[in-house]
Amino acid sequence: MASSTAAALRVAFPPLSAPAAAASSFSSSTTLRFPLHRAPRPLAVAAFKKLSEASPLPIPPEPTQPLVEEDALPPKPGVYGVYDAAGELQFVGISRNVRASLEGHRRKVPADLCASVKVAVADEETPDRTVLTNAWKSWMEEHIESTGKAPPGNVAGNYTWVSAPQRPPDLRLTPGRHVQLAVPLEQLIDRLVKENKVVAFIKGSRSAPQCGFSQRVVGILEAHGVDFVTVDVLDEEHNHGLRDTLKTYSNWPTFPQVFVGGELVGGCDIVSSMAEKGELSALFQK
Ligand SMILES: N[C@@H](CCC(=O)N[C@@H](CS)C(=O)NCC(=O)O)C(=O)O
Ligand code: FES
Repeated sequence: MASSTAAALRVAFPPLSAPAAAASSFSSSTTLRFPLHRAPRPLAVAAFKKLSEASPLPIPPEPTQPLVEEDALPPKPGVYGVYDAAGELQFVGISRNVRASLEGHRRKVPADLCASVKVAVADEETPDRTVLTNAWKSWMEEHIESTGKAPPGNVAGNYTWVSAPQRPPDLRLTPGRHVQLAVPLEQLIDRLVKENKVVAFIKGSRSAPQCGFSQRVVGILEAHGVDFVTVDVLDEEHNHGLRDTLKTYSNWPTFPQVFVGGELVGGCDIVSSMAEKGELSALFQK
């Protein structure tokens, strides 16, 4: 920890679970940056105890054994950190009902990863999502500052504690090559990019891109939590001729191609550079 450079860790934002769906959804991931030579910037989390101030509560190993009483682990909104049997922090989560979320985790996660929990509940009955997210960031930063690493369950791509994202299927321009098109392909492209706010034309499918450039763009859009659809230009059965026609339509010779509000934004280089400059959020909020 002697370095004075800022360190960055890629972590996944935890789902803000509703009681019945504890740990069942997934949101975006973020990079937590923290200077190693000084304490993290204080966030607006005055209502929450710090991680180091909260006392660990034991979690009985059998899911059928009751959790500690509700006074200690209330069915309320808050932030929680789960420790394994060796006392290592494994996961920090936020929830509208921390008790229900804990019940969900102990049914899904091996008991030795779920040995004790620290909890801090909100003063308000229905805190804003930002209040809970800030509490989560504060606990994460406190832990990273003292150990130099994120809890393993919060590292992006680890689906022990949260479910993997459900990716929407790729859009298809036609039902198949056997169907005679009533309108030109350009018109189908035009309709598709105008009816869907953000469209990425990629090589391969969203869940399995066939090229590093397409994979990178999908990754960036997902990491920014963008609601977007994909179209596979290599799918000759459902998008026959798209690879050539789109180049003429957009006057852009390569893939991926990202459209926002019917306009071409660019390919991998442009999207990557906008992401690095922090320009993507404004673009997608338009
Ligand atoms: N610099 C480009 C990289 C993408 C690229 O070079 N794509 C090539 C190889 S995947 C391509 O689409 N070539 C035309 C084709 O395959 O039809 C960008 O920023 O998107
Ligand atoms: S398919 Fe080879 S670089 Fe994209």
